[in-house]
Amino acid sequence: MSTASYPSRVKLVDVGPRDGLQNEKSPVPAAVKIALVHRLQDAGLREVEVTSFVSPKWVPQMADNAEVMAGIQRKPGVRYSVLTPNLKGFEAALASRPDEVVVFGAASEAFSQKNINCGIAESIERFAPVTEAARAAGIYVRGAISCAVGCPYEGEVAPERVAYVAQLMKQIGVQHVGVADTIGVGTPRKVQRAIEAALQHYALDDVSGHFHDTYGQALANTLAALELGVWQFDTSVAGLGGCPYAKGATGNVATEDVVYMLHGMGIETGINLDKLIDAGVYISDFLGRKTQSRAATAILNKRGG
Ligand SMILES: CC(C)(COP(=O)([O-])OP(=O)([O-])OC[C@H]1O[C@@H](n2cnc3c(N)ncnc32)[C@H](O)[C@@H]1OP(=O)([O-])[O-])[C@@H](O)C(=O)NCCC(=O)NCCSC(=O)C[C@@](C)(O)CC(=O)[O-]
Repeated sequence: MSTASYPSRVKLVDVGPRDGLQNEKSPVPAAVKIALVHRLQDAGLREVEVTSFVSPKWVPQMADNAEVMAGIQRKPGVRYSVLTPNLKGFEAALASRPDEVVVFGAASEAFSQKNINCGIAESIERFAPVTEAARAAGIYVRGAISCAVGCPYEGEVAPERVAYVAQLMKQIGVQHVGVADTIGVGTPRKVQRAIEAALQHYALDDVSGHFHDTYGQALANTLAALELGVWQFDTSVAGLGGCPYAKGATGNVATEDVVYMLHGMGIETGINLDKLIDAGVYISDFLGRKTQSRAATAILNKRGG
């Protein structure tokens, strides 16, 4: 018999509009991104990661960041977050009034270099003024630790590397860290070790999980994180996504699959699964492909007949 006790409520951050769409080769119009955010908030999502203020040469799909942020009809109680890797990005984001900014580092030197064009130590030097300026402006600062279990360039990543980056982020005032399995190679025990490493420097309420589903492990990894008491997760509607600097990596765990699992376990999310599935259908239809969510597929098949 299981002895695990799980949180009674979980917060999901839908990263679909940002992480989900950043790697799309054909341009997705700002109006479609805005409509997706509206559908997600109408489905009950209380936080959406909307876009990133990064170089348009590196990630052309996010070049419409300000337009997308400006087009959103904000819903009270919903938080809108954006990625800001440096002060230039933060200053550009400020006019868009994000509730939260995300600085994104990595537990692997090689990935840090490929993703943000600097090593770990330099990345922290770039994040420090962002964190200071954001906090002075009353904006919450989240940190992402990519490649927390494995790296496309360095292979397996030791939990000590996660603890090291978490400590550096804590020292500069980053308020929350997300433990990210960027390429989805993690399995439950490894993911737990990575989270425990982050917990050496952050309280449980300030740590979240961000699991890609490349190897089909993301739902199991989510459950493993829940067992540790983690109650905040990044997920992506329809399982959209992939990282431009992690070849072959698929999207995050589908929000629909996580919601289906959590509701089945009696854990509240505040999300209406049917409306969420409709949001997934909307964006999947636009992209001309099927949803990656197994729960959505099953429910859509049932709806169909
Ligand atoms: C980080 C930089 C900007 C550094 O890029 P850099 O080349 O080191 O920056 P630089 O300061 O040398 O400047 C070079 C050029 O970039 C411009 N620039 C400089 N900064 C900005 C900015 N903020 N916004 C717009 N433009 C910028 C700057 O103005 C200059 O323009 P130029 O003079 O050549 O015309 C670059 O490497 C970059 O944009 N990388 C893309 C990173 C990215 O978006 N990766 C995907 C998101 S992370 C992710 O998906 C992982 C995550 C978070 O989901 C968790 C997980 O699963 O692991």
